[in-house]
Amino acid sequence: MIKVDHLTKMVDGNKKEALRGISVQFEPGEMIGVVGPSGSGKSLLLRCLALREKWSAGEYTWEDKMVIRGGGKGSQKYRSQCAYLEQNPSLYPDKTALKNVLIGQAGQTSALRRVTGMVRSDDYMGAMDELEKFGLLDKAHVKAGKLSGGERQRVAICRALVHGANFIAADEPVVGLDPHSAERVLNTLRSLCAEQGKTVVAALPIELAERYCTRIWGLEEGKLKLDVTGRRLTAAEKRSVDLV
Ligand SMILES: Nc1ncnc2c1ncn2[C@@H]1O[C@H](COP(=O)(O)OP(=O)(O)OP(=O)(O)O)[C@@H](O)[C@H]1O
Repeated sequence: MIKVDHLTKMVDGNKKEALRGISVQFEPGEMIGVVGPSGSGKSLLLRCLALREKWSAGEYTWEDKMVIRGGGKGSQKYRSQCAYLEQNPSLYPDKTALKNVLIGQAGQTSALRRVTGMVRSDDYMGAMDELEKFGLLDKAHVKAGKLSGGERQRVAICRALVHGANFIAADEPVVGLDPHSAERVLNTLRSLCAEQGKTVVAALPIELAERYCTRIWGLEEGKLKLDVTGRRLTAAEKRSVDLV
């Protein structure tokens, strides 16, 4: 079980409480959609859960391990198990999809490895296996700058998995994608949860959260106002997070 206890995040030089005492529990294997109006705190919540942002206060526990106690950012040991997927994944455009998967995300890989591209042969096999699973084998040697938005997003997911992520926070991962590519990315994320027991928390438009997620969280002004199983939300539920 993953437990979030009174997560608080202050911004603007500690003047504004952007996340206000969020407490919630979830299990590996869940795919959680986060909905809420612009500015409600979705990105900050995802970044805090993926240990990319310092918590101002709160406790974070994975199974019985205390990851954050009384605020902070958590250690690198835990951070490396979390991936944060952005709207536009930051891939190296001049390197191939395979190289991007292998060398990892900027800030998570050593400079030597990034510059030299040095990899072990078992890393290579692992990366090719992941690319194949996500229908990207024929793109392995194509430069990332030449891939479509959906392909880039799936390369970023492969990269996260190859580097050991069990928890994936995805910030509007299908924005700007055509419906077919969006469906492919969301099905990929869903199968990671259902088949491999990974945990995904994704900021999504309400109709996609209803369709793909096993659970939906609704945020309003930094508070968790809604926590229901994945299904069509009622008008009252949508109103509770200011989405009608
Ligand atoms: N680094 C920061 N400095 C100051 N204020 C911030 C910072 N990051 C976020 N905020 C504020 O915190 C609130 C929540 O921001 P956040 O980006 O999490 O919202 P969001 O729900 O993801 O919005 P959107 O749907 O528009 O992306 C907003 O009022 C935002 O202005």
